[in-house]
Amino acid sequence: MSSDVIISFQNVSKSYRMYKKPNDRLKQMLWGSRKQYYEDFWAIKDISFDVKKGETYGLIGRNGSGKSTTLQILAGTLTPTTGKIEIKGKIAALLELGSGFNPEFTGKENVLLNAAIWGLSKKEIEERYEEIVAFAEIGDFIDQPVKTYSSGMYVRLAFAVAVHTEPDILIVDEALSVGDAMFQHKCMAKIKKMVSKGVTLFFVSHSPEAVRSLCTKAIWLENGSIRSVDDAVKISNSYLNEIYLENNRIVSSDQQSNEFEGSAPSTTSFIENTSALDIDKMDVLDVRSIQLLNQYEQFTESLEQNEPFTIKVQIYANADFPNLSVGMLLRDQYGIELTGESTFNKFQRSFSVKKNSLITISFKSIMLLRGGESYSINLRLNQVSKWDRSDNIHIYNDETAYVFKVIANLKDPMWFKFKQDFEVDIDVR
Ligand SMILES: Nc1ncnc2c1ncn2[C@@H]1O[C@H](COP(=O)(O)OP(=O)(O)OP(=O)(O)O)[C@@H](O)[C@H]1O
Repeated sequence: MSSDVIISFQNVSKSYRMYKKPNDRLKQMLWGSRKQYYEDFWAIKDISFDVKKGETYGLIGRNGSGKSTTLQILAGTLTPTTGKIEIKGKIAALLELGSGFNPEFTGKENVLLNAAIWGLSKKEIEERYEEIVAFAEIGDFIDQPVKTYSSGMYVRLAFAVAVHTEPDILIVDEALSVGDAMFQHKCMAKIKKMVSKGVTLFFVSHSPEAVRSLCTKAIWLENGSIRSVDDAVKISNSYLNEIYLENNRIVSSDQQSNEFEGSAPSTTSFIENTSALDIDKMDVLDVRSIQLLNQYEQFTESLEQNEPFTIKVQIYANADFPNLSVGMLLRDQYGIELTGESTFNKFQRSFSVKKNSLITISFKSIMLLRGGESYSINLRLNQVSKWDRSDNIHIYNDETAYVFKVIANLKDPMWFKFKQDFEVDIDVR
């Protein structure tokens, strides 16, 4: 394989023996040399693709299309029937629950054991243990046997270990959906950070939105074969389109083309990315709280669709601070940046604060996002004065400063991510 290819699948297939009757299995054992009592079922057939270092691939497809099989073969937990796989680098796989941890051991024992299996030295394990435990946030359960864990606690710890082993390739499947909303948001942010540092990602999901958010390329599996490999936005749009068409949710016949092109979610938001935070300035500004208020100005963790709300941020200045901008981004549970606002963006200028002042910023709007899902608020503080943001300095970034739910309104279901009010005219002549 060429030097920049890190994962190579060459004509990989996996078959299982399917017996029509239970005792055919026994017959096969006894008289199999004379007659075949099973049929081959191909879970995946002739799968070939190459992934280059640093690429992010999503695997998408219906139930039973072969996603888990492909992933397990990639992770080395399943051997293919035919074909060849080549992998360069260290893999960390977060696959289905139940794999990896010994249920009788405590969380701590499992962390130490797993980290050693992942190839970390004793010193590295000692250095990272606290970080892993802090990321997992399972409290005193770390000293309890893993068999006493809820599935959410289990996946928290498994994810924390996997991402702290510094893999070259990270394989993640839907196991993450077991975690609660707060943890999912945290995981998505962590995965994005790893990807930005050059980790190769292989991500499986039923959700095209999640794939689009995390991956640049995608493989669409259908009945065990590759239907197409392309840009993640294209594939997820085609896939979504097909599902919508099947579910008869698209009314207009002229929308029934096989592909409807969409534009990639913007990766450059008005609040520039936060690669370099200025640590010293973070001491000056103390973010005291971020709260979500409902239409009655009460604190809340859930909003109704179409409900007026306020995001209230309080910051204390320990010293004079010039040219401040406070911004927030709303992300969905897959990490897609949906919308946002900043004081600099709104007023086209920053503001300065005096020592010992308490700054309260309120972002007020109406909740137009789809119910039944959770969202997170990413809070960012910047120091900036020039209109073109050329002197912009990032001083604070909390990826998941607040997580909240929007309650679905069954009387007013939404097919789309957010509701836009349209004036509609009908003219019949
Ligand atoms: N151990 C097995 N024995 C027999 N058939 C299997 C086995 N494992 C998987 N299969 C079959 O192989 C096909 C592909 O399964 P796979 O789990 O890879 O699909 P998937 O795309 O991950 O599905 P899902 O989205 O439901 O998780 C399915 O038809 C499944 O029934």
